[in-house]
Amino acid sequence: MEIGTIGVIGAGQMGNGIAHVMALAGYDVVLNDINQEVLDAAMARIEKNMGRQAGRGAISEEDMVAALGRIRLTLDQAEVGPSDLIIEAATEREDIKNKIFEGLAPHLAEHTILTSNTSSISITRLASRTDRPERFMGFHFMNPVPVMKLVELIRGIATDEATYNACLGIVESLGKTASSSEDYPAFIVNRILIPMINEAAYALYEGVGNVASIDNAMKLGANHPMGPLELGDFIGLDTCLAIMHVLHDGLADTKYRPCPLLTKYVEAGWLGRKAGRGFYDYRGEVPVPTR
Ligand SMILES: CC(=O)CC(=O)SCCNC(=O)CCNC(=O)[C@H](O)C(C)(C)COP(=O)(O)OP(=O)(O)OC[C@H]1O[C@@H](n2cnc3c(N)ncnc32)[C@H](O)[C@@H]1OP(=O)(O)O
Ligand SMILES: NC(=O)C1=CN([C@@H]2O[C@H](COP(=O)(O)OP(=O)(O)OC[C@H]3O[C@@H](n4cnc5c(N)ncnc54)[C@H](OP(=O)(O)O)[C@@H]3O)[C@@H](O)[C@H]2O)C=CC1
Repeated sequence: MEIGTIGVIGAGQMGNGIAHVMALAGYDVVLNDINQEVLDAAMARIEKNMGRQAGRGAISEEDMVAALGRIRLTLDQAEVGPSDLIIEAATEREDIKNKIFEGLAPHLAEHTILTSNTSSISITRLASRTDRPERFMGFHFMNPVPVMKLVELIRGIATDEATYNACLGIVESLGKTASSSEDYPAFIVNRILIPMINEAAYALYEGVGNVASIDNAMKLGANHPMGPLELGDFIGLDTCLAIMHVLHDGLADTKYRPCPLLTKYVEAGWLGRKAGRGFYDYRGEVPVPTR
C-alpha cells in the first residue's frame, strides 16, 4: 500500500520527533494537538533540531526547507482523518487515546491505517474500540526520535499482514530498525527499562543513595548514557508511572509496584524535564538534584 500522508496526533516530545523524521523521509505530515502553543513549540523544536542536522552536514539546507514545508499544523482533529496512516502520540492515558480514536472515526478514509505510539497500553484493547482492528498497530518510537534507531512494531490480535508490512516499510524508509513485540503490557523495551527506573526510585526512596550517586553508579558502573533518574526525567515521570501501573495491573505481579516516591513526584507536577523539575531541577543554568 502506498503511504503518502501521515497524521500525527499529540505534538509533545514524541509527536514532534515523529513529525520530524517522517517529513525528512518525504512524507506529508499533518500534526495535531489540542493546544496551539504546543503546536508552535513543536514546530520551533523541529526547526532547531533539523537546523543542527543541517549545520553538521547530515542533511542539506534544501532537504531541511523541503521537509519543513511538508509539515502542516492543525488544531482540528478532523483534518488528520483522511491521512493514509495515523500515529496517535498523545498523553499515555487509555481514556484519552480511546476518545481520540472515537473522534477520528467519522473522518477516516476507508484505507486509513491507525497506529498508536503508546509505551505500554494493550494494542488489542485500543483496536477493539475502533471500526478497523485489522488495520490497527502499535508503532512505538524511542526518545529522542531523530536519534534512536529502534521502532517496536506491535500487532494486536486482529492486525492483518498488509498493515504490518505497510508499517515495516515506513520504518525501513526512515533508515530505522523494526523489532516485533507481542502485545503484552509495555512490550519489550519498557517491560525491561521502566522497572529499572522504578527500582532506581526505590533506591532513592529507601536512602540507598541520593540522586547523584544512583545516576553516577549506573553511568560509570554500567556504561548507561544517562543515569536511570535522569532518564526518567527525560521520558517524563508521568509516562514512567503510567507504564508501571499498566505493568502492575496487566501482569498482576507485586514486583511491578510503582514506587511511592515516583507517585509523589508526579502528584507534585514534577514530571521531569518537560515540567522544569523532576528528580532534577532544570530551572537554573545546570540541572540540580532534588535529593
Ligand atoms: C518510554 C518509551 O516508551 C520508550 C523510550 O523511548 S525509552 C528511552 C530511550 N532512550 C534512551 O534510553 C536515551 C538514552 N540517552 C542517550 O542515548 C543519550 O544520552 C542521547 C542520545 C539522548 C544524548 O546523547 P549525548 O551524547 O549525551 O548528547 P549529545 O552529544 O548532545 O547528542 C547526541 C546526538 O543526539 C542529538 N540529540 C540529543 N537530544 C536530542 C533531542 N531531544 N532531539 C533530537 N536530537 C537530539 C544531538 O543533536 C546529537 O546529534 P549529533 O551527534 O548528530 O550532533
Ligand atoms: N516520552 C517518551 O520517552 C516516550 C513516550 N512514548 C509515548 O508517546 C506518547 C506521547 O508521549 P510524550 O510525547 O512523551 O508526551 P507529552 O506529554 O510530551 O505530549 C503529549 C501531548 O499530547 C497532547 N494531547 C493530550 N490530549 C490530546 C488530544 N485529545 N488530542 C491531541 N493531543 C492531545 C498533550 O497536550 P496537553 O499537554 O495540553 O495535555 C501533549 O501536548 C505516550 O503514549 C507515551 O507513552 C513513547 C515512546 C517514548
